[in-house]
Formats: sequence, structure tokens, C-alpha cells
Amino acid sequence: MSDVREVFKAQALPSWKRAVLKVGSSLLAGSDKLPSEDGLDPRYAAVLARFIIESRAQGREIVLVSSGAVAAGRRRIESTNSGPIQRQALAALGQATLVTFWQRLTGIPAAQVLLSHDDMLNRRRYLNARNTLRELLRVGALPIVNENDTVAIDKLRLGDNDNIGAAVASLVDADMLMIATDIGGLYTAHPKYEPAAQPILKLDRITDEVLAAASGDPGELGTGGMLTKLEAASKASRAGIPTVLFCGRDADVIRALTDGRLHGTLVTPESDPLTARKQWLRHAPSCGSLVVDSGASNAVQRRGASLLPGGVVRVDGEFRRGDVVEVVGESRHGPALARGLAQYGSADMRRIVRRHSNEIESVLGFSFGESVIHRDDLVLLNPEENA
Ligand SMILES: Nc1ncnc2c1ncn2[C@@H]1O[C@H](COP(=O)(O)OP(=O)(O)O)[C@@H](O)[C@H]1O
Ligand SMILES: N[C@@H](CCC(=O)OP(=O)(O)O)C(=O)O
Repeated sequence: MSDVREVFKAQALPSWKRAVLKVGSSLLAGSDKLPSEDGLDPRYAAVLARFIIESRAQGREIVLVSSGAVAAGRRRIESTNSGPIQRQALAALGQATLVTFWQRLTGIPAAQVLLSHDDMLNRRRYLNARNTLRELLRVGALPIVNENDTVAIDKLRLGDNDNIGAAVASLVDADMLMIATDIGGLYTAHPKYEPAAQPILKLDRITDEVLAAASGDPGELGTGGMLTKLEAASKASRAGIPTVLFCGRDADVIRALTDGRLHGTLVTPESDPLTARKQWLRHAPSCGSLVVDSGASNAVQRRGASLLPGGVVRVDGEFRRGDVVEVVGESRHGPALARGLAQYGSADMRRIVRRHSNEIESVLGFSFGESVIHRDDLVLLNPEENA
């Protein structure tokens, strides 16, 4: 048995249907002599590609968050300086290579998705990214996300795909965040400097003590070390998503994952995803309201349906696509029935109220889908329904 599997003894991998798999530079551009011309090392990636293929054959979905653009770019031009601007340029030079690399290894149509942290904070862009990623999964593509390094620069440290991974996991309603790295999992201290460091198989809470143990010291090629992985796990946990950290250099560890066994660190979620999302929607500030007829309020409350424009009688307030709005019954003078994310801004919404969904495109000249609030983005406020 490999060392990693001996140190990180097997435990059950929580069941999952849709995961975000984050692969770091340390795996794709190992410090050994690189065997490939494009600067990306297929040795470990090939095993991860097989994992992706087999998971999909089991009916699961994967969004890949892959680093490695800087390493691939470095192979294309001579760049002596490695400041932030040079790294940004290298990332731009290497990004196409990175996507082609994964496509070649998996044989799955690869879709490049570049995101920045700002995209996650802007509700409209967040929703657009969410719709695109959902559609990519629906058509069977392999979305490959990387930070949009051209525009993203934070405190002079470029790139943090661990945190992007956590954000994407929430974005696509994933039920697992998988972080493949070059070490077996999390230890009580950096094992390079502390030989007595012990493996941590399961973490129910990411305390300050745990964060302190994961010093920011990254490997030779990584950017954030364990600290950014724990930050990511903590965000995922708050969104109700478990995180697993495992060694992507060990083929047996990856094969075990396919069979539902984890050799690595499991960070358990604080609550279930639905609760986390409902909590957020319940408390986010609302920007307006949609007044609905009794048919629509019934459909939403009793059948858990999406809200369609035909059931909306009036739009109050000014809001943009992606903002939180309240759903209010026309016959009731009381609290809102539900809250959700508006699929259309208030101006567009006013033009399609009372219309059939198949008229949206002809009225607006475009369509973001048949509903004005998708049921996945809707939380009922009736206490019995939300219990
Ligand atoms: N407590 C810890 N347990 C495990 N690894 C740690 C710890 N503290 C720091 N590290 C370092 O974090 C590295 C992984 O992070 P990083 O190099 O950024 O990987 P990646 O490129 O996969 O994102 C490990 O190889 C190790 O050197
Ligand atoms: N966006 C950069 C990598 C950023 C990053 O987070 O790297 P890593 O810590 O290796 O996951 C790239 O593609 O090279």
C-alpha cells in the first residue's frame, strides 16, 4: 500500500452527484523535469482525467477548476521576470494550451470559463455565470474554470483557484468540492518543517488553530498552500458543501475515490446546502417585489414550481437581473410569500408580466429562460413550508 494511503486511512466519501474538482499547478507542472512540450505534465492529469470520465459514466457531473496556465505560458516564451504582470501575461499565453490539454486527456468537449472574484460579487454576472455553467453541464461539456488572471489581481498576489473552486461549487449547487494537490491531505503542521505532524482525516470546524497550522507556505509552484485550501473549505462548508483534500499524485488514491473511498482530509459542511441557500435568500436585502395572482402563488407555494411571467400582475421597485426580490400575493395584505433571484431586471419584467413564457423572446428580443424566478432560486417564507 502507498505511503499516502497508510497515513490517510480510508474513510467513506460522502455521496455526490455534482462536484467541483480543483487541480493545482503543483500537479500539472511538477518540479521534476517536465516530460511534455506544452509545459503541462500529463502523468497525474491522465489519472484525474480517467476519474472524470468514470465519474461521468456513473451519472455524475464534474466542473473542473484547473490551474496551470502560467506554467503552460512559461513554456511558450522566454520570460525572465516573474512579477504579477509577467504572470498575468503568461497565464494569457498558456490558457488555451491548458484547455486543449484537458480536452485531449478526457476526450470530452472542453469549455473555457474564466472568472474573477468580482464576478461572484456582482449578482447579475453571478447569475449569468450560473446559467452558462448549468447549460454546459446539461449539454455534457466539461467546464474548465480558471481565474481570469488578466483582470484579477489581489494584493499583488495573483491567482487563487482554491477560493474560486469554493465559489464555483456554490454557483453550480455542487454537493462536493474536491481539491487535488501534491500532498496526502492536511496535517497538524507543515510536514516539511515538523516531522511529527499528524494527518487530519476529518475536520468539523475550521478553527483559528487549524488555520495557524496550515502556514501560508505553498509548494514550489502552488500559490496559496494549505491556507487557501482551508479558506475554500470553510466557504464551501458554510454553503453546505463538504470538501475533500487528497493527493492527486497517487493513482490509487484517485481510483479509491471512484469507488467511494477517501484517503485524505474531509471537511464536513456546517449545514445542508438547501438550508444554507435558503438562509442566504431569506436574509439578503430585497430590491423590489413581484405581485402575483392566486394561481401563481399556489403553484409556487404548493407545487414548488418556478414563477412564470403569466402569474405576475405587477412589478414594484427597481431592480436588476440577479437581485433578490419578494413575491407578494395580490389578495393578501401581509408578509411576502417567497423571495428569490430575479431572472429579469424590473424594466424588462414590466414588459412581460401577464405574458405567456413563449412570448418573452418576441417581446424583449431575447430570453433568459421561461421563468422570472427559477425554483432553485426561490425560498418560501411560509414558516410551515420552510421548516
Ligand atoms: N499543515 C499542512 N498540511 C499539509 N500541507 C501543508 C501544510 N501547510 C502548508 N502545506 C503546503 O501546502 C502545499 C499545497 O499547496 P500548493 O502548493 O499551493 O498546492 P496546489 O498547487 O495544489 O494548489 C503542500 O505541498 C505543503 O507544502
Ligand atoms: N490561475 C493560475 C493559477 C492560480 C492558482 O491558484 O494556482 P494553484 O495554487 O496552483 O492552484 C494559473 O492558471 O496558472
